[in-house]
Amino acid sequence: MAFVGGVGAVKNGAAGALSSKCGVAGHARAVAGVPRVRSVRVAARGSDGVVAMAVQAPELEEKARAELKALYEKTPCMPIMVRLAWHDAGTYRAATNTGGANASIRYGPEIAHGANAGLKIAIDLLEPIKAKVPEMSYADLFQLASVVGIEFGGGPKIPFKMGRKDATEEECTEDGRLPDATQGMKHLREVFYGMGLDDKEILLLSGAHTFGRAHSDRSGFEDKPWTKKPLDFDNTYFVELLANNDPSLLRLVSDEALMSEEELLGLVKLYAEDKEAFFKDYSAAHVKLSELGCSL
Ligand code: HEM
Repeated sequence: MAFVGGVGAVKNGAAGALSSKCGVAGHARAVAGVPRVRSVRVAARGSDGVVAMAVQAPELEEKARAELKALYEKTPCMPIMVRLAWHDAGTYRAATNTGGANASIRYGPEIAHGANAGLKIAIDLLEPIKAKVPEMSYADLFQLASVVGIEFGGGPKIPFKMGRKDATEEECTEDGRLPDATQGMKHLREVFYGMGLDDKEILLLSGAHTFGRAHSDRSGFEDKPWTKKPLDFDNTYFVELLANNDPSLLRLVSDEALMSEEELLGLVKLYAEDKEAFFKDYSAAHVKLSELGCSL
């Protein structure tokens, strides 16, 4: 099989039977006509034994955001966080409503999938932050780490909602739901359509390869980035894809596939020319990806 290390092929019809639909963490109630207010209760017992404190979700989010920024200032690990969040969410299959952004990736059976090679590093980097915001689900933290990472790298400010529910270990998905980098549009469509995403979203989300690089000891691909500034989140992925003149940069078969059809090529050109258009459309696609399988 042409599969090189990390990213396996899709097994048709092998969707797991277990449901992992996300719900709202903490206390949230929707009353007709009244906006939904989310809060997460924290039992904070002082030395005098008094228990009385409620941490509102926005405060929790702010605290986690500050911790994530502090991490990125010390360790520029933003790209691997984006990959972690995507590999957690990208197991979603609409037909069975299984998988999705539920942090099942942190369990042994799922993190061991070939496609997830190296992502334990990202989870371990997030554990000290999780310990500081224990009321936040892992699923929210993984997705927040991604949006904060993109913003930290100069990318768009992506809207973020909290309330993802963590899966149990039994809800881990089977191997083979994530895309194979050695295949073209037919395969990418099978995988992304299964998540409920379309051609434009495949292309936009692939634009996240403006960030980071491949690691030969993880995916087996050459140790190369897609752009000259892999810690900057911008539209240069599309610029380099079109230019195709720098052998020090990476091009996977799945990246080249985005130029294999006229309509797709038109979008590559559009986003190469217009960073703001890319940021706007990327944000919407990213929100959709980050909420797969969740009712927020
Ligand atoms: C279209 C199908 C996709 C394929 C076949 C694919 C494949 C890959 C591969 C092989 C790597 C290298 C991993 C390594 O060696 O460390 C990688 C890295 C990465 N991918 Fe994708 N990917 C796809 C879509 C996406 C999407 C949808 C996102 C996010 C929205 C994404 C974000 C990233 C990031 C940020 C990295 C860099 C990670 C790092 O620097 O550690 N990818 N991808």
